[in-house]
Amino acid sequence: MAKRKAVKKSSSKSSFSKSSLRLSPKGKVLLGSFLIFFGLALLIAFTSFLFNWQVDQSTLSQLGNREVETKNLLSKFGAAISNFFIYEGFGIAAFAFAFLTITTGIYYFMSLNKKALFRFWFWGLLVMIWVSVFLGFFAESNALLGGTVGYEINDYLQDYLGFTGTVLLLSFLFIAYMVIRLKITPEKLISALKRTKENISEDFQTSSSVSEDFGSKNTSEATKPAPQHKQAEQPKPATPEAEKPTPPQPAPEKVVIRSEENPDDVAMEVETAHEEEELDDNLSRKLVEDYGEFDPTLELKNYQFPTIELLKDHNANGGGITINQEELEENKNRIVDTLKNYKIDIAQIKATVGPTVTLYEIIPEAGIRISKIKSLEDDIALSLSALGIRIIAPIPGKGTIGIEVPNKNSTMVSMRSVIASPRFQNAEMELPMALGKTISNETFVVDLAKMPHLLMAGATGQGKSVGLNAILTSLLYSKHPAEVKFILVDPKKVELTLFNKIERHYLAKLPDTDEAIITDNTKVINTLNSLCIEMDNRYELLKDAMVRNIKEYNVKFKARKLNPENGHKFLPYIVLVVDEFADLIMTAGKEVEAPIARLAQLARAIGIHLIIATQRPSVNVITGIIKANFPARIAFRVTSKIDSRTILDSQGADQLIGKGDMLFTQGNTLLRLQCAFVDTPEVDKITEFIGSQKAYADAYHLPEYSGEESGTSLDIDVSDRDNLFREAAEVIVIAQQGSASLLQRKLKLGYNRAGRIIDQLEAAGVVGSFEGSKARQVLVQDLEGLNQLLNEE
Ligand SMILES: Nc1ncnc2c1ncn2[C@@H]1O[C@H](COP(=O)(O)OP(=O)(O)OP(=O)(O)O)[C@@H](O)[C@H]1O
Repeated sequence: MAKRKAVKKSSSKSSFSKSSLRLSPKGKVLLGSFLIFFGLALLIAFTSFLFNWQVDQSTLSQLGNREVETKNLLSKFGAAISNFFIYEGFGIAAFAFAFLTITTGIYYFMSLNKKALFRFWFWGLLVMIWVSVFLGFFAESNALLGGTVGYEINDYLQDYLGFTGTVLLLSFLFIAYMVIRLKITPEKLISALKRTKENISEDFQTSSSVSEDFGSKNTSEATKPAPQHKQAEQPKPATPEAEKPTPPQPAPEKVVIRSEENPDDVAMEVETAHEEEELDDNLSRKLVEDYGEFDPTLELKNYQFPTIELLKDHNANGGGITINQEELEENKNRIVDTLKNYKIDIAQIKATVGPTVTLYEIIPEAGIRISKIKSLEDDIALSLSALGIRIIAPIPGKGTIGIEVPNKNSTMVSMRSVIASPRFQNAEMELPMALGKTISNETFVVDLAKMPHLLMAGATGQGKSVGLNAILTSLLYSKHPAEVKFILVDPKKVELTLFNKIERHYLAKLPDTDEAIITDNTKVINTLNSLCIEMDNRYELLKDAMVRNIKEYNVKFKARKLNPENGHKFLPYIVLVVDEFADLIMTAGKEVEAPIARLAQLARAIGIHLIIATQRPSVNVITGIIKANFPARIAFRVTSKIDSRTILDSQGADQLIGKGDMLFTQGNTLLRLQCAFVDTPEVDKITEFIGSQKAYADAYHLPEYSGEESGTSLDIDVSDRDNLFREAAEVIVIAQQGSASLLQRKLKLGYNRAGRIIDQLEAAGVVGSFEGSKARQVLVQDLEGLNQLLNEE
C-alpha cells in the first residue's frame, strides 16, 4: 500500500511537471480511436494471415510491385505486418499485441487511468513471449504457432538448459504468473474445489447444510465467557449471494468535465482515487468469502478466560451494604444542628449509603450562600467527630450540597462483585476497567482507551497496588491475549512479579531481554524509546491504511482489506503500567519524561495507553507536561492538600480515609469511589490459570532500540585522548564525582569536550558507565590508584 501510495504521489507530481506533454482531450480521443482501429486492423490482418500465409509469403519479396496481389484481407500491408508479427515474431501469440493496442485505444478514448494500462502491457508482453516459447517448444515443426522468436528462444534454452530444464523453467514461469498476476494460491484452489464439491453434494442432497467454512471461527468465539461486545465486534461472514465471482471493474479515476454549451472550453480533469480501493474491495471480499474474517484469536483459539470462581468474595453478606439506621439518624441530626448553629436552615436532607461513605445531600433554605457552608467543613467534621468529611458544594448537575461522611463500618468491594456485574459484563468498551463502586453502590466501569492515559497517586499503603491489580484483572477478564499486551515496570520489584506467569500470553518486552517485567530503571528508558518507535511504526501503518485509529485499522484488517505482505498485522492494544513513577523520574529524569510525554501526547490513536502510579505526587514528579497529557487521574489518600492539588487540581484527596477510598476525575467532575479489592492470592490464581494454558512462543516483541549511551567509547584509542585527559581524571578522582558538569566548571570546558573526556575516562576505567541523570560512579579511590592505573596502560 505504502508503495502504491508513493507511486501515486510521485506520479501526480511528475504529471504536473509534464503537463505540457499531456494530450488535450481532443488529442486523446483522436489517439484513442486511431489505436482502436489500428488494433482491429491488426486483428483482421492476423486472422486472415493464418489462412493465407503460405500464398502471401511468396509475394512479400515483391511488395513494391503494384501488380502483385495478396490474399490477406488487408492486402499487402496486412500480409507484411502479419508476417512480421506472426511468422518472424511471436507466432499466434502476436494476437495479444492486437488486443493490447485495442485496449490502449479504449483507455485513451475514454480517458481512463493509465496506471492499469502499464500493468496490462507488462503482463501482456510477458504472456506473449511465454506462449510463443511454449508453442515453439511443443509445436516446433509448425513455424506459424510459435513464430521465429518462440523457435529461437526455445532453441537457445534447449542448448543451455536441455529439454528437461526448459520444461521446468516454463512450468515455473506459468506458476509464477498464476500466483503473482491471477493471485491463485494452493489454498484458494483447495477452497474452490471444496466449494464445488459442496455444491455438487448439495445438488444431490436437497436438505440444507450449514457451511463448514466458518465453523471453527465461531466455536473459538463461543468459548469466551460473557463479554458480549466481542461478538458485536466480529463482522458477520459473507452471505452466499456474495459468492458470485465479481469481475474486477476498474472504475474511472479521472473524469473529464466539459462545459456543455461550449465544447471547446478548457476541460478540467478531476482525479478520484476509486479504482484501487474498489479493486481492493473485490479482492478482500473474495478473501473473506474464501477464508472468513481474520480472527486474531485463532492462534490461541482454545484459550479459556479466567473463571469468576478464581475470585474471592471478601464480604460476609455477599457485597450488600449494611445500613445502620442509628448511625444515619445520628449523623443527620449532627449536620442539621451544626448548620443551625451557624444560622443555616435546611429545607431537605437525603442520605445515599455507599460502601465506605454516606452522602448526605442537603437543600438549604432560600437565600443561604453556598460558600458559607463550604467554609464550615472543619466545623462539621469536628461536630461529627469523623475524619474524611468532604463537602461538595454544589453537587454538579444537581441543585444540592453534598456532605460525605465515612461509615463507621465500611464494606469491602470485592473484585468478584464488580467483574460479575452486568455493567462490566455488558460493557461495550475497548479496554474496560472495573475500578470499584460509586457512592450509590453502583459498579463503576470506564474505558481506558477513551481516557486515554491514567495517572494514579496516593500515599504509601492507601491502595495503589491493589488499584493497579484491579485494573489489570479487569483487562484479563475481558480481553483475549491477542487483543492486549502489557508492559509492566515495577521498580519495587515485588508488586507485579506475579504477572511473570502470563509473560507469553499478555506481556510485551524488548527482544533481547530475559525478564518481561522491568525492574531496572535504565531498561525502562530503552523500553520507552522502543515504544516510541512502535508508535511511529503504528502511525505509518494507520496512514497507509487510511484510517484514523487502531479500532478502524483492526476492523479493516479483520475484513482482509490490508495486505500482510505490506507489513500490516493485527495490532493489539499496549498498556504500559509504571508502579512507582517517582522513583523513575528521580533516577532518570528527562530521559524518562521526554518519551513518556511523547507517548502521552500522541499514542491515543494507535492503542498505546499509559497507567502511571506514584507515591509522591509532587510537582517535580508529576510535571506540567505530564499532567497536561493525563486528563484521567485517580487519587488515593494523600498526606497534604498540596499533594491533592498536584494530582487532582483541587483538594479532597487529603480527606479520604484510605484502604481504597479514592477520587476519580476525567476532566472536571470529581467522583468518589471505593476501589475494588483483589488480593495477591487471587491474582496468583488468575495468572496461574492463564499461565498454564497454551501460550505464544514468546512475549510480544517491541521494536529493537539500542540506547545511544550503550558501549559508546570503550574502544577509544589512548593516543586519541584529550590533552586535558590526565588533569580531568585527577579532578574527578579528587572530587569522587564522575560528572561532565564538574569538568566544565573546574577546567572551563565546553559541554561537548567535557562529555568526550568523560567517555575517555570510562574507556580507561576511571569512571563507571552512564546511569541516567545520576553522576557516574568513580572507580578509582585516590590519585595513587589513578597513577597506577594509567601507568599500567
Ligand atoms: N480497595 C481496597 N479495599 C480494602 N482494603 C484495601 C483496598 N486497597 C488497599 N487496601 C488495604 O490497604 C493495604 C495497602 O494497599 P496497597 O498495597 O495497595 O497500598 P499501596 O498504596 O500500593 O502502598 P505502597 O505504595 O506502599 O506499595 C492492603 O494490604 C489492604 O489491606
